[in-house]
Amino acid sequence: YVWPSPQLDALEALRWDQAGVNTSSGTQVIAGFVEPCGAFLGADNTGRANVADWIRTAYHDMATYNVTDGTGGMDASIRFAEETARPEDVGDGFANTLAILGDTGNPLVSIADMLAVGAIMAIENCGGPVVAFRGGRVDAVAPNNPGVPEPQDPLESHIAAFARQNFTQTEMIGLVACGHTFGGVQNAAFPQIVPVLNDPNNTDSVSHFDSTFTHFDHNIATEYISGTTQNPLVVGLNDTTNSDKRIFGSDGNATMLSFANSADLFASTCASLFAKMLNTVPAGVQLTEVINPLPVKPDYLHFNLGADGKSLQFSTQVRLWDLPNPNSTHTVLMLWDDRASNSNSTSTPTSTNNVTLVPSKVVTAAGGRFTASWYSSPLLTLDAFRGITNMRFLVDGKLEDQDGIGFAVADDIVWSDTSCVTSDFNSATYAVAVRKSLAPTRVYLETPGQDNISRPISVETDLTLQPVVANATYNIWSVELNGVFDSFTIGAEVGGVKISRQDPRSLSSLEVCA
Ligand code: HEM
Repeated sequence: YVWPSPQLDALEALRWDQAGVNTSSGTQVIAGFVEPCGAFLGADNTGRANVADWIRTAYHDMATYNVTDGTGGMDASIRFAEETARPEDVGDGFANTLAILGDTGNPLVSIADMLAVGAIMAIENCGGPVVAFRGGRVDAVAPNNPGVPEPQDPLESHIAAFARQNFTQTEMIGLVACGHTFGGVQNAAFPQIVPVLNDPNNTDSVSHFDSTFTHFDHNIATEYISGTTQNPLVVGLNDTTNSDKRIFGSDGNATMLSFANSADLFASTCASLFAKMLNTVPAGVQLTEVINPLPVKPDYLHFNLGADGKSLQFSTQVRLWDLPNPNSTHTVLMLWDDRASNSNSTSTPTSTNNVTLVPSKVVTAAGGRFTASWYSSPLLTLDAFRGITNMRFLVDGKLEDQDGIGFAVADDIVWSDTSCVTSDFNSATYAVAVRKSLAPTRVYLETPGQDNISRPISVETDLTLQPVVANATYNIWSVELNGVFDSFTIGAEVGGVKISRQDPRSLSSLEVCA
């Protein structure tokens, strides 16, 4: 996709900006919760792992899908108490998952998208394959019909349940094996399957599906085929609840044998099946394209209009994906156009304004498979009238301009230096500068919130237009807030359309008022 695009930028950051980065869109950085892979809500030796809860939660959210009428699927309906009270959704893993993934931090990102990215982070950071991610899931407004398979159900019922979810019998075997490479069965949820283990290294008494329950690997299949498995749904004392045994054996073990014989086949099959599971959404929901990392992504654009209204301070960072030799310093030049440069993106780069960016950090994603090298600009002082309209980058001499389009920069709604906080840090004036050419009907501060069914929304606080000198480039809108410690981004309504700018400010980031 072409940058900027508010929703895709936020989803891309959520998906790809991991360890060592705070996403600029405010979306949570999830990877830290599955690092190390045995992490579980800050407690040790429980026998449990966030990775297992997150993957099971995604499956249970999806498993209500009905291919015939298009209801159910990945829509975060698992957050409704009515669903988690059902016997098919026993256990505290769903509540644990939602405590971390239920707050998206950005109204453009649904809880269902967070559940999908959570499952992907768990898989990718803990030995599994890269799973293609599409965004755009829509959060359900009410619980879905029941439909998650249970261990005591007969094989025919499992085949029928997966068919309703749009998975064939072979896909059922695969998806159950792919899921059950993580985690296990807990005593508290299934006392009839797992006894109290009295093990100080497994205080929640979890009987694991394979010997590596915090990691993705094909041990679920090798141990099953070799007959050494301890999987409680295969070798459980009560055969009625041995659902993995019936499912794995339902094609004469052909699928499980192929997985045992090839770790690669298992990984590639799971990559497809997990993606299919996560992309199973209610009819009418249109998912985005697969969100791959942008090779060059500007981020953290930061603006301040000077108190005199004449100078515009600007800085930016740029993320360069998977550079060769990421740890050596690369030459990164930012070129930009303004309202006075008689240039467009096809003009020779040297004819425009330019500045050298400095390396700030190199981080990794997807369990160390990729690197992201961040470079930042100094704080530039621009002429407010000329502003900045478009950026391009020269990376080791190679022009990066999104195939000639450049990276469009909006300097029309920015923070004003007349924003300030009182010396007792109790009251702040938030002032926003809007180019006179824009003429919005409303300008407001945005802060993340939730509606009454916990969907992410943006809470808006209106600003008032202030008088400015006649020849000013920007109008100023402002509001004074007492005792409010939230972090705000800026929004405006122009011709009935809402636009938002990242670049958050909070009381603690403002200058003390003169
Ligand atoms: C017939 C289908 C299935 C049955 C009967 C079944 C049954 C179970 C049971 C009884 C548990 C124990 C839960 C607990 O003690 O909290 C469990 C755990 C788990 N299931 Fe399944 N499952 C099925 C399919 C799947 C699928 C398709 C996936 C994912 C792709 C999956 C992923 C998981 C994971 C990751 C856990 C571990 C949770 C933890 O350790 O906290 N399951 N499953």
